[in-house]
Amino acid sequence: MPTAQHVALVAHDNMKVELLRWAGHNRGTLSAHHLYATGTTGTMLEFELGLPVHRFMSGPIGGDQQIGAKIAEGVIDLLVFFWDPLEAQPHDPDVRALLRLGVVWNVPMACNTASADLLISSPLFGGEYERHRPDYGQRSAP
Ligand SMILES: O=C(CO)COP(=O)(O)O
Repeated sequence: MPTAQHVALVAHDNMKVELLRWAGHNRGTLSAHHLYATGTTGTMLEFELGLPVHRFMSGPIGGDQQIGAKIAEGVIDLLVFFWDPLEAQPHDPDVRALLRLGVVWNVPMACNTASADLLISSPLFGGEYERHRPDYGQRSAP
């Protein structure tokens, strides 16, 4: 039985249908995990999946930053972030900051359905895999 993971789900408006479809397909797997999302994405996911979702603020007013903070605290195990490659976002600095923190903390990230499919179906997801937390040495001194 895989250990329950903390999964953050985020999608820009033009990508929400794609995320909802993906999440619906993977509802059985997702139901075994703790779900987090930015405001609007989370509301739609709760409705679509009928599963509890810990909702943060809407992305443009701070939700991306709140998820980034959870990544920095070591809470998030997987980030599924369907960002919009065809439309600029008013909060682009926040989007970049979230993606950046995902890399900084070596969090598995999926930004499209193919990657999300592979990550969520991996036997390593919630299994024996011990995710390496980067040690930035002096650069990570508080
Ligand atoms: O803007 C977002 C991610 O950058 C998502 O925010 P919402 O889920 O509130 O639409």
